[in-house]
Amino acid sequence: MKRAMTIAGSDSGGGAGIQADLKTFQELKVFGMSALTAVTAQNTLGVQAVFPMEVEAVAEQIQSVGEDIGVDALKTGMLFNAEIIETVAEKIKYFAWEKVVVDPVMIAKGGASLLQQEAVSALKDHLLPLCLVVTPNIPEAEVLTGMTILSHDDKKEAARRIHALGAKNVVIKGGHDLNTNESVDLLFNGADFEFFSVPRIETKNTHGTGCTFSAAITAQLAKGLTVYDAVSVAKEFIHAAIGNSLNIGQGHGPTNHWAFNREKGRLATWHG
Ligand SMILES: Nc1ncnc2c1ncn2[C@@H]1O[C@H](COP(=O)(O)OP(=O)(O)O)[C@@H](O)[C@H]1O
Ligand SMILES: Cc1ncc(COP(=O)(O)OP(=O)(O)O)c(N)n1
Repeated sequence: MKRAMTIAGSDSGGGAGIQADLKTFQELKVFGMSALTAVTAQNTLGVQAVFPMEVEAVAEQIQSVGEDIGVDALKTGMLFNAEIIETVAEKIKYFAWEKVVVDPVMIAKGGASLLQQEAVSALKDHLLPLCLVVTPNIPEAEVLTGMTILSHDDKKEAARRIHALGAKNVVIKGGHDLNTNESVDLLFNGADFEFFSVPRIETKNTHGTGCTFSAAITAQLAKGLTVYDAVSVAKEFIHAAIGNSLNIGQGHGPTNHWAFNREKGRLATWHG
């Protein structure tokens, strides 16, 4: 049994954050663990309140998991402030964890800030150099690089710049690119560019897409897949989850974490 940890915020509505991550880990048949960075009061309409954890609480959760159970791969999501980012980076170094996926969560769909503005430099300086994969959406890639992204060439240039910050692999997600019928994600490993392109699904129920996608990459890395293969499976997983999204709540409903296995008729194997 492979073990995956999410270091992220709680979404009371269950569509994003650690809830989405743990559902994804379970569906992809890895043992899921969590270190909570913040509690959000949140639903499909938006984020009503944010309560960050004390840094000691974040550090202790990671320590407890690391020194007993162990971690085959981990992801970070909402980290909220510079102190939490620095604490997480220290723990990753302490345990010498290498399969680290950073989802640089900044702003929720409804516009709420999930990362303080002054924490962006901590993310760039302390966390990106430690990660195997970073998964910014287009607005996050623009913040990380200071450039505007309109075209595929812009995505490539942004990926180069983020790679230069120390991230070994960069996935720029295309969910926010509304000018095309395709949803195109770009993977850059420092040498080659790969585009993952699927038809865009027309739905308002896309709450938690980024969390689910990065959790799926993490689960596949925990099982020993290459970065390219992990991203390929994650793209299939999120496509099925959006294509069968759940029309619950009055706003942006969640994606459907069961859909990938149901569509594939997959048998439950530890490695599948
Ligand atoms: N409407 C859509 N149709 C198909 N794929 C989508 C759609 N929206 C997002 N995705 C995919 O979901 C994943 C998360 O992307 P994105 O929504 O950009 O992230 P975030 O939730 O961090 O803003 C990416 O693989 C992206 O291509
Ligand atoms: C607690 C928490 N973490 C992360 C997010 C952002 O999730 P994301 O997958 O980017 O989805 P949207 O917010 O864009 O729907 C969140 N909302 N809450």
